Amino acid sequence: MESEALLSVRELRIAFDGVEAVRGLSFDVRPREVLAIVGESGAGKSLTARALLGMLPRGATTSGTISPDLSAHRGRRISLVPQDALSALSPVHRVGDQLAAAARSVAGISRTEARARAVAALDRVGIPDAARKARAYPHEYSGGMRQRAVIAMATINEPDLVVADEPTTALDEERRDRVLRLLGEQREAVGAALVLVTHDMDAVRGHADRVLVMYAGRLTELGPADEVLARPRAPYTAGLLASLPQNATGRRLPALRGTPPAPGTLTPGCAFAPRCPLAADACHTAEPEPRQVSGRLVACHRWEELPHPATELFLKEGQPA
Ligand SMILES: Nc1ncnc2c1ncn2[C@@H]1O[C@H](COP(=O)(O)OP(=O)(O)OP(=O)(O)O)[C@@H](O)[C@H]1O
Repeated sequence: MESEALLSVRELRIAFDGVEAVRGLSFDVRPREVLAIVGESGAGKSLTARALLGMLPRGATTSGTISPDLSAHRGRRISLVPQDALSALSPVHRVGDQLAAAARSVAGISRTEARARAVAALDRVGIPDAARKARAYPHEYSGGMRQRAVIAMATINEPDLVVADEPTTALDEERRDRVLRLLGEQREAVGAALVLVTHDMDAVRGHADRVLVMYAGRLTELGPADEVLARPRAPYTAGLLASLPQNATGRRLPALRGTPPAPGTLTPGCAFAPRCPLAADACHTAEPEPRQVSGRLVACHRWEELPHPATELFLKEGQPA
């Protein structure tokens, strides 16, 4: 795997009551890259992201390694942009004070200096009249401005890594792209890497350097985003891409039939096999390990059989709209 990593995750396992939701996941985050983690609901994306932050839910047991452990420096070297911008801000404190507190918590700086940094951070994310808006409360901000303030807070201490957990869920396409652009710009401005958790393949397009596709707690495919999107090598990735609206051919979408297995209900073999149009006998007996395939990692016994484009494979069983 990659040598110059900002952070390396090896054989990460996360379980609740002995049932594994993340099942032996290994990947690197490179300095300054945008790594998107995609997959359907329940794939283990959020748990993986939260493990990086040391913010797993109570009851989770883990094994494997994450090194270095940036979670020991949360707020300084690693920070979170959560799904819900409102919940990230305290309703009873002025936005500028919250940002200043975040700055002061890691740097030995005066209140005045922290306040100046807060205003600068709000200005940097494009909040107009930042000095005045810093004195306002979150409820006086629009939804879009709150989102900007949260991104300002996550980047104020110039962390090495920003983790954004579904930051654009429930946003329309235009707002989603605006938020992703802003996140990308801010990451660039402070020199951080970004781990972007999303179930939305469209969010990966144009916004990520590499993409990690997860299914049932495992790596399915990991590689350069433009290459993976242009030519997926794992049937699951192809299925996710076939589900995109621009691939609609008048037939009903989504293209992937069925739902992912819940943790603890896995049958032997590849977890995707029951939904996979390419599944063969081997797929029902042994779980595929990630292997190097043309500059990326692919965990599929049948990757060589995947046609290109693979869209038809998933759409052919689709019903007329
Ligand atoms: N607090 C918890 N207690 C028990 N099981 C949990 C808990 N959190 C997550 N899980 C299990 O882990 C699985 C993966 O959760 P995770 O939140 O990482 O999924 P995800 O890929 O981020 O999906 P989503 O997009 O729905 O958030 C869940 O489907 C659930 O079975």
